Amino acid sequence: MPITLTIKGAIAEILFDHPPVNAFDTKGWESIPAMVYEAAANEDVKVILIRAEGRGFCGGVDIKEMAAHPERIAKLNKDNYLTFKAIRECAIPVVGALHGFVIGGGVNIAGACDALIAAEGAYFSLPEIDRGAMGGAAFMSRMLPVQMVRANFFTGGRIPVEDAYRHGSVHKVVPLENLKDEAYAFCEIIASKSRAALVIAKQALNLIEPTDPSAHYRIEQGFTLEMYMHEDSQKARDAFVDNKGAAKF
Ligand SMILES: C/C=C/C(=O)SCCNC(=O)CCNC(=O)[C@H](O)C(C)(C)COP(=O)(O)OP(=O)(O)OC[C@H]1O[C@@H](n2cnc3c(N)ncnc32)[C@H](O)[C@@H]1OP(=O)(O)O
Repeated sequence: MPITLTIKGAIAEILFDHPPVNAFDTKGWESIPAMVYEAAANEDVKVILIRAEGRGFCGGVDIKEMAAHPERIAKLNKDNYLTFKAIRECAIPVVGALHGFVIGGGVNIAGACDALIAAEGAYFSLPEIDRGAMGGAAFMSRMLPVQMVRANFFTGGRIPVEDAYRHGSVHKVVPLENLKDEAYAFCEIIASKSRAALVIAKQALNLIEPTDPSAHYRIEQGFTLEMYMHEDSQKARDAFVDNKGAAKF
């Protein structure tokens, strides 16, 4: 199973294990919100850990599916929106353990989390500019300052987690081989608290945020649809599938 939920006492683990790069198709994205809600509804669970096996945390959406089925964009958009919203609005804290690449939808998952532990060498990237899409700035902006987000958005480059750590959004950067243990150790601290206190704290923390990144992301998705209507969008996806890299227009 590419995406699984396992309850381990007070910690629920959502694991991405979908080779080669944890890029999820529409069915994959559709499955995530229900897992978040199921974990949060379990009164024994106090914290959710999202982590991954393989080369990287998440390669974003399955571009090959969207190249073959661009008409699925509205459904994909909706399930992406519901995924990030479910994580951010989850009744209990959600921790992300990041390694390797954290791309596109992976950035949004990380940005929706309450706390992040990362492996050395991991990086964030929003390559939408080269993929005929938009979106991701709302949740990346929850982690990083505006010019850093825009530089990444316009270039499709990489932001090392070490830079994010310096900006305070990544709690700890650890050697890759220690990532799982460190993430669980961090979750154990949260799991030692009163569940009622965690639930009340999460509500308070969400309500005092100056903006709602889920609503802003939904606005971004209107621009994804606008981009999808442009001929450059399909050209970009076809170029990726043909292994020609980023399309140049
Ligand atoms: C709302 C959300 C929006 C988004 O998520 S937009 C962003 C979409 N994602 C991307 O643009 C990521 C594109 N992929 C990459 O940049 C790289 O790949 C990685 C950094 C993820 C991994 O690099 P490496 O380890 O060198 O692997 P490799 O040889 O590039 O790829 C291995 C196989 O995986 C396929 N693949 C990679 N990414 C995707 C994807 N996102 N959707 C579908 N397939 C993908 C490739 O084509 C290839 O396949 P084959 O072995 O058959 O040649």
